[in-house]
Amino acid sequence: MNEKQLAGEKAASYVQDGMVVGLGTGSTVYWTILKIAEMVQNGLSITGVPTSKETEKLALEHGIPLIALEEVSSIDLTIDGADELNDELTLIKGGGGALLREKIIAYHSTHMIVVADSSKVVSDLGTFPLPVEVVPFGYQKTLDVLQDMGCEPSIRSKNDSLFITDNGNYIVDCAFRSIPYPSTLHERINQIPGVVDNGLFIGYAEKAIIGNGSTITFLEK
Ligand SMILES: O=C(CO)[C@H](O)[C@H](O)COP(=O)(O)O
Repeated sequence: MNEKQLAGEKAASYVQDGMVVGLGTGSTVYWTILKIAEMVQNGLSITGVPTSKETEKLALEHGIPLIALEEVSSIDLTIDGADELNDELTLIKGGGGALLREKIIAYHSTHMIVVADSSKVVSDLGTFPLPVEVVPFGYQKTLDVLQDMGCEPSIRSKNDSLFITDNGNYIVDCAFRSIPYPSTLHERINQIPGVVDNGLFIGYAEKAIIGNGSTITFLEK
């Protein structure tokens, strides 16, 4: 079993009967979703809130009942992946382009668990370019301001076209190389008109389940 599968499947053991569960996006939480689907087939009663169209499709294909965020008072537990995380459980997310819905769902969740392989754990954030979701209008200007903040920005593309998020926006990947002050950077980026949100997740996750070789390690706040 690889590290992603180990971490992803372990996280499913935190899901309990009757919960509303935020279902993250990506190749690690994929394993969580498959495991939850198996548990549902064996009688577990949960409702999922998907963080992306991709996850919605996966969950429905595997028989997990879903509900819209608007229809729940809160989410008991969200399980999601990360592109980088440090020992304070500050995360960089958005490698899959789902950062906005992921953050909205994390915000409305009582608990959040992160699942990742060992390569995602870093002492200094920022080697992974920070994804920033921007509205299409005037995006080149928004990109210029991001560059002035000290990063090398590049507009994300897919199959020779600009990548479009589930919300109809673009993603600018900002190579900062190092992010020593995540809270300050988070605030500064989100103040730029045209920016919808960025992939820094600060203060959401309380536990990380990391696949490490053939074992699992935990990071907790
Ligand atoms: O933030 C994300 C999607 O927007 C993913 O959770 C993140 O990219 C990690 O993905 P993976 O588990 O495939 O490495």
